[in-house]
Amino acid sequence: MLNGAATVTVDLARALHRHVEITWMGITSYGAGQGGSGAVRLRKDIDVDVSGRDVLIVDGVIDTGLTAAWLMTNLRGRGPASIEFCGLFRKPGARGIDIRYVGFDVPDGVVVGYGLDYQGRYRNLRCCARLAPHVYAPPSADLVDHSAHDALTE
Ligand SMILES: O=P(O)(O)OC[C@H]1O[C@H](OP(=O)(O)OP(=O)(O)O)[C@H](O)[C@@H]1O
Ligand code: HPA
Repeated sequence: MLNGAATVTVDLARALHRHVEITWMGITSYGAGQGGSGAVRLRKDIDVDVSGRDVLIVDGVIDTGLTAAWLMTNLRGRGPASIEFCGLFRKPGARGIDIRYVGFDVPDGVVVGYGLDYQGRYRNLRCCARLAPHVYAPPSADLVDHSAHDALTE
């Protein structure tokens, strides 16, 4: 999976002591959990025929589970010998979905680094981190304590 899974896919492949073939799929999900439409768009298809093959789909984070469910249905329809899903991180909204391999269950929020981005940034961090909530959910103007800010600017 592109792009968030690139780093974990390569590291996982290097840790497997068997022949593997890597191919990439580009998906954009408009997860219903983030106020989106719940639609998935295929941006780039794989260039391998997976019929009769053992397929492991790797993704960096499973958030609403929309992408994982769509991919499993789509690729299962191509007649693989077996198909499983591996997610480095899984958020609470996707716990009900049957995923074979989950690295870490994480709370809601935004995880960045090790391939995962926030608005295109942080993918190149060597570690993973939780983004501070004020970066993606700025407090409403009503709740801002201006006294501290005023103190700093005086
Ligand atoms: O479980 P879901 O709600 O469907 O969300 C998970 C998907 O969202 C992210 O991809 P994104 O669309 O941000 O693209 P990216 O891989 O290029 O970062 C992530 O890498 C998953 O593929
Ligand atoms: N980090 C990066 N991309 C994502 C996330 C996340 O926590 N959730 C859905 N896409």
